[in-house]
Amino acid sequence: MDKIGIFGANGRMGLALVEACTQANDTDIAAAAVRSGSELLGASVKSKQPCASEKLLFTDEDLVTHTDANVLIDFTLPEGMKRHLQLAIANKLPMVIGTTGLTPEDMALLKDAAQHIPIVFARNFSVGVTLLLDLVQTAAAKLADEMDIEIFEAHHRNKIDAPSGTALAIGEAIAEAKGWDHEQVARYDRTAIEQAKSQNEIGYSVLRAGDIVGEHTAYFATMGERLELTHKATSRLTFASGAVRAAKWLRNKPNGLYDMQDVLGLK
Ligand SMILES: NC(=O)C1=CN([C@@H]2O[C@H](COP(=O)(O)OP(=O)(O)OC[C@H]3O[C@@H](n4cnc5c(N)ncnc54)[C@H](OP(=O)(O)O)[C@@H]3O)[C@@H](O)[C@H]2O)C=CC1
Ligand SMILES: O=C(O)C1=N[C@H](C(=O)O)C[C@H](O)C1
Repeated sequence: MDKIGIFGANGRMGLALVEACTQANDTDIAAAAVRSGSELLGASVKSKQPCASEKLLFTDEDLVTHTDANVLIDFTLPEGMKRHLQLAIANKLPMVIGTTGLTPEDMALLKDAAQHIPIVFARNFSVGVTLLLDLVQTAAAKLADEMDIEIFEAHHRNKIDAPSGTALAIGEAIAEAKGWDHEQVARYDRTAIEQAKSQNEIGYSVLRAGDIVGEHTAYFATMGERLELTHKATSRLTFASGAVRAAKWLRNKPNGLYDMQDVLGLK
């Protein structure tokens, strides 16, 4: 039986994870964890997520490893994720991580942590985006070099990192297929330069509005035609169900850093 400890359980994704765990077979929520000192400590999760069991209460995140959790899931912010990762390592618990906005230094920490515990890290846990990462690599490798490449993403007004983790994952996948260094070719801001788009450039654009769950398009364009590969998520339950699937897959795996392509057997 999977006994899942959810960090950031009161967040948008935390509450979606409670719903996904409740719907899944052979899955218990060992802890719905919130920050130490949160005013929600001891409150019923049902007050925030109607499908939760009456008995499930918000727990102090520092006590997660005192529960019978056998796998942890983190969708919080980078600072929280790094703290939670230390708890996972100290207690030798596998961890699924969906937090975005990580720096290269945070990524180095993750790689190091994966020598001690098994980790699935994905910037998007949907099946569609996992496949999209493959499709953009095929397009990038097969289309002529003169194709302009741009990535657009749209999210809800409360998202704080930009471009989204998924947009960056798409750009990195394209750069890898082209044999480019992503940081050399990424163009995040055009306001300061007055020049036409150059080749070997991946441009990013971002929209924040209302309650958009998550939309991503990779454009491959040349004179007279344009290919657009788009994914639209319409429910956070999509990401949450993917993360629960990853948690089930991860238990009993050797230490290492895995992604959603590993979970879905697409490698
Ligand atoms: N990989 C994927 O498929 C997806 C990834 N995401 C990513 O998941 C993350 C969370 O998104 P979302 O749920 O919308 O955000 P929310 O702001 O709704 O929730 C964030 C949660 O993290 C907690 N948190 C923040 N900072 C800390 C900290 N330092 N220590 C402990 N807990 C902390 C918050 O607690 P408090 O309320 O007390 O501040 C809250 O519970 C983002 O990085 C987002 O990009 C989102 C969707 C899909
Ligand atoms: O913050 C979100 O909401 C999302 N974040 C992830 C990202 O940064 O790519 C995934 C998804 O698009 C929703």
